[in-house]
Amino acid sequence: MRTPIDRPAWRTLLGYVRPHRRTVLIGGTLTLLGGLAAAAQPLAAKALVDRLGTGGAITGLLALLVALALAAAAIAMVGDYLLERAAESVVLVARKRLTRKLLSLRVPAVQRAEPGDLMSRFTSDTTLLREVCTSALVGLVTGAVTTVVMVVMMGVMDLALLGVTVAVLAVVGLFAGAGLPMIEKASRAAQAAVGDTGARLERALGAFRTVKAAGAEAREIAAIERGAEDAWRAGLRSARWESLVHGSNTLAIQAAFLAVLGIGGARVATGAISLSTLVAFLLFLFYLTEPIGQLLHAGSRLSVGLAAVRRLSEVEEMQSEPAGAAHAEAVAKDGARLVFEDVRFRYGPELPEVLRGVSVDVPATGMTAFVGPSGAGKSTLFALIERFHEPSAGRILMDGRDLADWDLASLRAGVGYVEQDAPMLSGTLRDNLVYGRPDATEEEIRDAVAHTRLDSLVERLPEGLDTPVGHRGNFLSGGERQRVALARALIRRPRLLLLDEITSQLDAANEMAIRDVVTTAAKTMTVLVVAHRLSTVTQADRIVVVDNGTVRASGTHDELVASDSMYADFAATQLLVGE
Ligand SMILES: Nc1ncnc2c1ncn2[C@@H]1O[C@H](COP(=O)(O)OP(=O)(O)OP(=O)(O)O)[C@@H](O)[C@H]1O
Repeated sequence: MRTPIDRPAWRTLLGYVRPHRRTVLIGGTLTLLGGLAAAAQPLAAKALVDRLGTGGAITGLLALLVALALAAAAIAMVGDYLLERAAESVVLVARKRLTRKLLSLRVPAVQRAEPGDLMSRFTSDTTLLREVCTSALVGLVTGAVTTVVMVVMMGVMDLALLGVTVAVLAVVGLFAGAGLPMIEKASRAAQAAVGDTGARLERALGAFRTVKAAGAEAREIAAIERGAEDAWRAGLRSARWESLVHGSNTLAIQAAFLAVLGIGGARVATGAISLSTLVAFLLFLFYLTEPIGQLLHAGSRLSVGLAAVRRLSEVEEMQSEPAGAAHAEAVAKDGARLVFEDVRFRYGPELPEVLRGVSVDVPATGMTAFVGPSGAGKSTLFALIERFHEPSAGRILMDGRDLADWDLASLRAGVGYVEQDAPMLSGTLRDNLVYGRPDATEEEIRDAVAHTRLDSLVERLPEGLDTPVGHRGNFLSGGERQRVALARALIRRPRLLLLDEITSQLDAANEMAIRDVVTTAAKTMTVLVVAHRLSTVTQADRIVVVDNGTVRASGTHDELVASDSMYADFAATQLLVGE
């Protein structure tokens, strides 16, 4: 069954095997030799029966038979190990590739995806590649070769009996032809359901307190269980087809056994063939179960694996950020100058414009604040500076150079971004502080901790800086998280500091302290601040009022209070006028 994605799926599949082709080749050859050695046993057995019939000595032949059996087992063992090893390596390659891909994805691509589903592709789908790339591919070749060799040998012995065998193969082929595409379909459905369940579980665990507070446990459990049951049902469908396909082999061979016994017995009676030929033929038939089983197993594993490869290919097709230099190029240390030139942006082709022609000139160093109603597009401006998204029209220039022309790593190396929700990573407080610059010195860490008034927190924590902060920093308070996020950005020593609502959860004393830190930072770097509380931005060198995706006005606090009604309203509501 070919679909348009077939070729890439196969190419991806072979791409995973390529680095281990030598091991697969050696392992496969040994398995094949093991199979052939096993296939030679009926011939030795025939010779043994013939020799018994003529009353000759059988010691040599017996020894040969034993040697063949031992050799077949030993070769198969080594071959098996090599294939297993290659299989593990294939999973490793797939996981490494996926990791690189996932971490290089563009922000919008990840925002559209469900993290839980992406994780299931990493954990579950890659595991399914284990057998596909190695034992299934090898099984396909060895099974086919062994089957052909055996069939030829059987044909040489007696064409009439071969007819029966070919009929058997035809029946098995029919079952396989019908069953394998169904196995693939069911397996895809099962994996998709596992992905959905993962996504649903991640959703519940990611907002665990909200789930509890909303009393939504039962609903979440039911939804996750429904997903798990979908996976189970699809798994059962796949299992039913697999057992049907595999069972057809045993069934057909058993039937053939009886038919060959009957027809062969008659032919022995008429003298058309010797008893030894019949014995050898029956043995061949008996041994044929294995390569055919191998073929069928390979077929079903390939079907399951291709389903997984397709899910991995879907990730491969997601949009990555442009690959840049491995390391950020050395950039200037002074504050960055930033110019927005008629910047327009929408989050999706079907979505309304969020920025509708923003032009702002931000000189190097100093503090520029963006204020405006919720949803006006302030955070979006920051996201564009980090190039998480690209403007749909217009340009943003840093130091006179279009951001699109900057190497991403170099661009971001100069930017310190404190996001609105101050995200933390699980790990210790120190891990979080040095996340943007792992080589920061103890002194730099101490300074940043002191400036952001985190020292009392560090003293309180049982293991100081080395205390774990929990998943997403949930052992810290909202205000502590904001200060850790600011300290993290400062330790990075950026040229451009983007602060998105970083004082929203701070008490008055902390807010004032942070305001001082930011004012000091603005002497050596360019600081852009988004704030709802005007108290944090009155000192700014310039304030830009953003409304509905456009710049409505700009100036100092006093200028704006006098000239812009919206800003004057903000100020009045926040009791700042005349302060
Ligand atoms: N990833 C996204 N996909 C689609 N729309 C988005 C996305 N992020 C933000 N928006 C929309 O873009 C608009 C601007 O959002 P933005 O976060 O820039 O506003 P803001 O001015 O920072 O608001 P606030 O002050 O509430 O933080 C909003 O209407 C928001 O709903």
